[in-house]
Amino acid sequence: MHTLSSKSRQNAVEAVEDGGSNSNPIDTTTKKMLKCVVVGDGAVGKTCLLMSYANDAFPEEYVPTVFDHYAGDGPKNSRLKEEISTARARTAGPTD
Ligand SMILES: Nc1nc2c(ncn2[C@@H]2O[C@H](COP(=O)(O)OP(=O)(O)OP(=O)(O)O)[C@@H](O)[C@H]2O)c(=O)[nH]1
Repeated sequence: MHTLSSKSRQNAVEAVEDGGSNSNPIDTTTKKMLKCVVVGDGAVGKTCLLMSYANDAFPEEYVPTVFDHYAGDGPKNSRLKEEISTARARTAGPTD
């Protein structure tokens, strides 16, 4: 269940009280950590998917992964109201 911080609640209350003219009722200063584990067969593109997402870069060379950990702020054009920090972990595929 999503819960609001006290600052978010205060902003939401102020937005209601002033008739909704407050254009930013949700606290955008709070970062949340979202952890994702990507699972799939070897060489299907898991690393490339995460590298593209985290670094805006696409690795052409295939290097079988033992373990990787990527962190980033997510897509720049995210439509989420709150900033979300993401950390993604991968473990070895069947080739290891
Ligand atoms: N054409 C094309 N090639 C891709 C795509 N995604 C990945 N590849 C290529 O596929 C190969 C394997 O990609 P990886 O992302 O390393 O695969 P992986 O699933 O992480 O593989 P493991 O580390 O073995 O688990 C690389 O040579 C990539 O360049 C894609 O969307 N299109």
